[in-house]
Amino acid sequence: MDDLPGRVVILDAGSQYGKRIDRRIRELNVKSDLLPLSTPIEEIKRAQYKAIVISGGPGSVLNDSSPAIDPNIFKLGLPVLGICYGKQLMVKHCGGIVTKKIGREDGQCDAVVDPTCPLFGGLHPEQKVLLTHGDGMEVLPSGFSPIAHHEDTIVAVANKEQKLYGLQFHPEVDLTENGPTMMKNFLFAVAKIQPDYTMVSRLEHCLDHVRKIVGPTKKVLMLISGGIDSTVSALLLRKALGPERVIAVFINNGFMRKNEVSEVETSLKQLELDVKVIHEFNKFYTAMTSVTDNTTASRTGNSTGGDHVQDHLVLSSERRRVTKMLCEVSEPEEKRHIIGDTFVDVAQDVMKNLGLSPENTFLGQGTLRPDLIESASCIASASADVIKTHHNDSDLVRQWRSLGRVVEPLTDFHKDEVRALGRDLGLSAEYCMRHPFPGPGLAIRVLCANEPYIGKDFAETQVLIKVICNYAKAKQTDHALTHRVDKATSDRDRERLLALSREEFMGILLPIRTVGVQGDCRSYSYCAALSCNEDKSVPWESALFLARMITKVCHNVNRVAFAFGGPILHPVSEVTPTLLTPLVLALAREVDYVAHSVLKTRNCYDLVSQMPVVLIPVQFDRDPMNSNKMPPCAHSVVLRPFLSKDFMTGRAVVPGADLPVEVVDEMAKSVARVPGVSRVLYDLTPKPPGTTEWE
Ligand SMILES: Nc1ncnc2c1ncn2[C@@H]1O[C@H](COP(=O)(O)OP(=O)(O)OP(=O)(O)O)[C@@H](O)[C@H]1O
Ligand SMILES: O=c1[nH]c(=O)c2[nH+]cn([C@@H]3O[C@H](COP(=O)(O)O)[C@@H](O)[C@H]3O)c2[nH]1
Ligand SMILES: NC(=O)CC[C@H](N)C(=O)O
Ligand SMILES: [Mg+2]
Repeated sequence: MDDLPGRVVILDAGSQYGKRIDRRIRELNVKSDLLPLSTPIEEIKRAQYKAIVISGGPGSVLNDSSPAIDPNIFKLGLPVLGICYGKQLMVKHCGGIVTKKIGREDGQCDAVVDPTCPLFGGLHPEQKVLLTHGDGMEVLPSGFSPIAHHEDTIVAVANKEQKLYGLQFHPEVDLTENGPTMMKNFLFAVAKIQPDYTMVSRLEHCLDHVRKIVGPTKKVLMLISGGIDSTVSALLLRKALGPERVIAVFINNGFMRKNEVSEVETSLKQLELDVKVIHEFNKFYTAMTSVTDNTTASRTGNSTGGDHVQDHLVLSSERRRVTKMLCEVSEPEEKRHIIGDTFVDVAQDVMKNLGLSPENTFLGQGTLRPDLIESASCIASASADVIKTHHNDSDLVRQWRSLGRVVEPLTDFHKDEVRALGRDLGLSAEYCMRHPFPGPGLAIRVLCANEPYIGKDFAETQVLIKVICNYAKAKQTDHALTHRVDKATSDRDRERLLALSREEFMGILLPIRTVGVQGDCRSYSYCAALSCNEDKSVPWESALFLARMITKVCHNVNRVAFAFGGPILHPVSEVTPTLLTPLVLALAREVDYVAHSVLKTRNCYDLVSQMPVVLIPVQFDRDPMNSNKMPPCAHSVVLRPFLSKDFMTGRAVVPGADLPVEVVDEMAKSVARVPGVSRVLYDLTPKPPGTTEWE
């Protein structure tokens, strides 16, 4: 059944969510094929597709170098659903005008849809949708009419006669709550497709895949972490190949949480997975690798990370350089490249020590689709942006893959699908719902920095944040930057900002950068901190709203956190020099343990999907006027309780609504008592514009 041609073609413009579209369509018993945006129109005609979906992507239609589409695609007479960048292409080629917006929109928003439009049939007019874009529509193409609004902005358009539908929001992700109904309406009410596709059993499909790749005699060295992805992968391998051909290895890289190594060992033994534990802290700590000169975009090439890989180097024309040792590196992508390559290097050592010949041994990993998309693997998409290089998709892993030496049964899966497969394989609900923990572990949850990040835009952004937090006062004095806020926000936003001024929030910009994802692009931008009077309980809903306004107005801020401990009276212009040293890691381990212990003892573990606890190189409350001051030496801690099913999008846990306020307060107080901690913060940012992790 899977060999049948699809009924729908998804043209991929480099979206983070291309596979989600495919999945949504298949779940409705319609097969779809995910093809590059540049697929020739003749090919699309030849395959006799019944409808076209054009995905989002990191490009801008205002930029000539962005991925292009044959404009005739809109004249084929086929129903087309354009999503985000796909919608912008539709608007541009059908005669409308797209321009850059003054305010960005990233995160879940309220939309009002037209229920008389076939795309929204059966839906209530008020909908929660995910928007993540910086470009907007200035002029509607003729023949099109608006079918949804977010406040005063049109966020969906349609030319019903020609069956052309453009959505600025993303119906394929969970943050668009009724996305599945919209997709169903497009397929059945608009495109009139018959649901005739039956999904093959995913379990059988995975087992066949493993047998085909590994063959009848070879073995697999399976890298296992105790997380659900590698556990399910190991169980699949064992079922497909038999236990004697699967060697499970857990690598203690030194960035694990407190007690993690023994806990993982125990839980895997209970599943009768005989796991070998390899302790390699020193190797990781001092590891180096080679990266392309602009590290963040490294896609191919060789590595000097391993002693054994020289024979397999893929020579590259890109300029490469050798990194410093991991314990000396602060740039997050560089840390990731080193860690990813070192995992492979250690695996190679293990193979050698166990007498496993490289020709007859595969490397097994629990890689999921999001790991590949975020790392911009060409397996996942031809034009996605590198958000972050997951350790299991480093340069060395790519080389091994290209040599056909890697087996990864779950590369078509998202986390929620792996959990379902885990249940089918007999894993307990508790095991399946375990919070994910990234392979690079605490190494990426410590924000390293040697110096503050203060760009030319720092001072102005600092003032903008103050204007947003104290909008009523700024309005009175007619501050120049107030106009910027006015232009970037809606009438409703400004009403709420005026009302909020009474709550006396304070906002400052921190001289650090963190990674985010905005409009399908990587961002590495400022983080803002809010605070308010300690006497009253935190007005969380207002804080969340302010956080949204700050990222809407300030495109160079991708994250906002609330700082406990009363008003922040002094600006922060320095950082505590921070690298991955044993002392810093010990602090990160302790605060993670303290926060998670509260979550567990208060029986709240299942209320959140994941809770990174992050160390940032910021010491608050240092009076800048005090001339004989000591350099900063303390760190602050960010709690990031997060809700997500697929981990491609998600939102902050709302204290009082999703998690009891007392539990949040207790976590903050307990962590604040750990020596060396300046303040505790709570991340308010959805994904997008922030990622789940901070780095
Ligand atoms: N400490 C480790 N030792 C060996 N392999 C690891 C380790 N950490 C990660 N890996 C490998 O990297 C893969 C990706 O890690 P990832 O964290 O995404 O998955 P996971 O740990 O299996 O599940 P989860 O996402 O729930 O943490 C794993 O499936 C595993 O193959
Ligand atoms: O195995 C991993 N190796 C990595 O390099 C890595 N980076 C992020 N993560 C996990 O992936 C999910 C999405 O993370 P982000 O929103 O931060 O991108 C979250 O669950 C993260 O914890 C990783 N897992
Ligand atoms: N997610 C997307 O497709 C974003 C499209 C475009 N880059 C924008 O920001 O508007
Ligand atoms: Mg993990």
